[in-house]
Amino acid sequence: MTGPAGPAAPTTIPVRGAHPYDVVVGHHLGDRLAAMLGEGVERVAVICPERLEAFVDDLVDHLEDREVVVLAVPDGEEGKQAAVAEACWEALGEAGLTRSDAVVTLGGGATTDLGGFVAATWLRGVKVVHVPTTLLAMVDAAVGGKTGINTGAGKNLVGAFHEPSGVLCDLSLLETLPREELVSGLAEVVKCGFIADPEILRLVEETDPDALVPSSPVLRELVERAIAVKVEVVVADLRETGGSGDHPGREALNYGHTLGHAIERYEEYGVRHGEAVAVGCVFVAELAARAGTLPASVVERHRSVLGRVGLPVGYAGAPFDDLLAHMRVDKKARGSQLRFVVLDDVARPRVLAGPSEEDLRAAYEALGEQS
Ligand SMILES: NC(=O)c1ccc[n+]([C@@H]2O[C@H](COP(=O)([O-])OP(=O)(O)OC[C@H]3O[C@@H](n4cnc5c(N)ncnc54)[C@H](O)[C@@H]3O)[C@@H](O)[C@H]2O)c1
Ligand SMILES: O=C(O)C(=O)C[C@@H](O)[C@H](O)[C@H](O)COP(=O)(O)O
Ligand SMILES: [Zn+2]
Repeated sequence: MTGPAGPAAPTTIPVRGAHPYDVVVGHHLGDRLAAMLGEGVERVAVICPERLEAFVDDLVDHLEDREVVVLAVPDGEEGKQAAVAEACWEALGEAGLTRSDAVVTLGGGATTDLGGFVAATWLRGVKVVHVPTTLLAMVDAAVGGKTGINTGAGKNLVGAFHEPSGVLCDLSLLETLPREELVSGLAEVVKCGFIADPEILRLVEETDPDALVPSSPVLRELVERAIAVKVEVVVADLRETGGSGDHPGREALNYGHTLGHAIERYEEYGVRHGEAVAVGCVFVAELAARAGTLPASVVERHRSVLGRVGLPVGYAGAPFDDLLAHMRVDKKARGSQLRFVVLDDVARPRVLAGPSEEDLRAAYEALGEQS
């Protein structure tokens, strides 16, 4: 007789770019950390928010005889600040972290962004391995080498492309993640469904959202599919210099982010990234219906899929002019021209450059009608 099946064996998703690395998805993956760090690493700096320090001991056990220094950083967006990066640089100096040593980040996307940026800049770049602890960081932030911090003017305005040497997506770490944080991560998963993989949308539409828990095989399939979408895009266009033909290249991953980041900034980061991105996706769907060719049924599908998992699909919390000012610092903008990633259909992203202010306002007003 066989007992209930345990979690499936880990899945390795190779990222075959100029600096190849693996993203491993599974349960209880700590024993893979040492191999991911590779030979010659004597010192490891673990960058982690204070509130997640309970996870650190377990991780450190897997670092064997390496010298470990733990850098406790502020949680969430509080950590994505120049002053925090500077404090990390000072701590790395005190620890004597050399070019043959490594940084490990342990936390959500804010921590992998900050820690990745510190690793990118310390000694002009040292090895980093990400151990994401939120769904959002597993499917998105820890993969693909975008790192960064915020400035007074807006989100992620300072940063570097610095690919990790590996990413460990240990789904067991999600057991303690608050439900609303898991839901926030689903926004980036659904985004990947709209820009590239309709099977993601089908899975979300056919699964009871309450069944999307860390041990669920469907959640794991969603995680692996979203990572696969991201990996395919970043391997083709790591530095976001452009795609081929009509495809926007890496900018496609920015679907929903132009308004999303503006809302985060306006709300002084009191709204979760995934929640803002969900609203931003509905906004660009409305925009594409007005300024492009997106059928109304696909706009409605945005509301139904995102709403089904508990994400916001409406927003009227800011004057449009304030959001417009914040959107002007979006990295896709060129001079005074705003550029948005829109869809012509599911899995058919393209860039819409310079939509009229009338269309932008109408799309924003449509968000208020539904909230
Ligand atoms: N670099 C990229 O490609 C990329 C992609 C997507 C998002 N991001 C960035 O990621 C950030 C959002 O990431 P996030 O949603 O993970 O937010 P986050 O890092 O702020 O984490 C959310 C909250 O969850 C808590 N938490 C994390 N893991 C936990 C666990 N296992 N158990 C209990 N609590 C836990 C954190 O302490 C925090 O309070 C944003 O700054 C966004 O800009 C970057
Ligand atoms: O990896 C990318 O490229 C993305 O755009 C993924 C986004 O989900 C992510 O939020 C990213 O940090 C946004 O990048 P930014 O260049 O707009 O700051
Ligand atoms: Zn994002």
